Amino acid sequence: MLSIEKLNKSYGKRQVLQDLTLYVAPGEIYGLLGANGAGKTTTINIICNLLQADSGTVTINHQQVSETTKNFIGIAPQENLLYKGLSCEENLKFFAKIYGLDRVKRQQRVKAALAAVNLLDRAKSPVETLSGGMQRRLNIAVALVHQPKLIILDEPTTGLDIEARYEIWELIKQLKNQGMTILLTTHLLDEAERLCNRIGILKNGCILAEGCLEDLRSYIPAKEILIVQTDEEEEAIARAIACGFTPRRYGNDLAFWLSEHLELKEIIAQFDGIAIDSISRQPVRLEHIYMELIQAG
Ligand SMILES: Nc1ncnc2c1ncn2[C@@H]1O[C@H](COP(=O)(O)OP(=O)(O)OP(=O)(O)O)[C@@H](O)[C@H]1O
Repeated sequence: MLSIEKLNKSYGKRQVLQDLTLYVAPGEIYGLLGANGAGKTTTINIICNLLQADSGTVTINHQQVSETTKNFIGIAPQENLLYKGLSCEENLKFFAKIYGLDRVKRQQRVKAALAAVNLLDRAKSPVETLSGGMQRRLNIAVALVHQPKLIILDEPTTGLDIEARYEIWELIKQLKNQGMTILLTTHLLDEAERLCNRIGILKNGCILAEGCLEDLRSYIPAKEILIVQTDEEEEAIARAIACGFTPRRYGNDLAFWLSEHLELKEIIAQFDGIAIDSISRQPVRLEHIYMELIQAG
């Protein structure tokens, strides 16, 4: 559906995309992850034909990016694109008109887009009276109103409370189930883990690693992660290294990679004589893989 090959872009002397290559297959949710400044927005702007690349190709539905391919894409940007004084329906009608839909189509599509984001009952409500989560859903409806083939969701749940976040996650899953192709950017790794079929990790404008979660797990030679709380960290680390555990820090957490599954009593025995407050085990998660790649890459 979306194919990006060897994309390069510089702002002045600063190269922000370097031979960026990625493919998004029809019907999948592709998560584009990367730290602030990694080049996500620049990539999105090039896909949407708002910015010219220096070199490389972008095709959507087998067509080179152009004014025409804009109609294939629906974008829900980080900042909601809504007129606060207008109602939900009026906002959608406005955007439907920009996309050139005739009056009958506009009416049908506005209703369908409101239904898709579960806001039909708020059709006449001014945007300023909606909760943050509802506004974000309406922002996604704007992306859907012209029935695009690909939607781009740029940090769709940033700043929302957990309940509103669950609602957006549910909505994204429904869109995928209806066959929509989705490019999603997020800084929330659990969001990417829950929603994305494949994930690309971007650093300094190129993809460091790409694949489904299972593929990405191969970047860490650990079967599981141990989180250890102790006041005697140095001793714990020395003991862990001696028995083949690899130490890591995730924020304040002291962690160890276990390369094979061990019984809890075997793990506890390794720290015998050290005052341990707690030991917990976690599967290898996207957070661990991401940190490894970003720090090493
Ligand atoms: N118009 C511009 N002129 C000069 N530099 C720019 C311009 N737009 C972006 N940059 C720089 O390009 C780099 C990539 O920016 P971009 O906005 O694509 O990153 P991002 O991954 O979207 O970041 P974020 O997660 O913060 O949205 C950054 O260093 C940014 O400062």
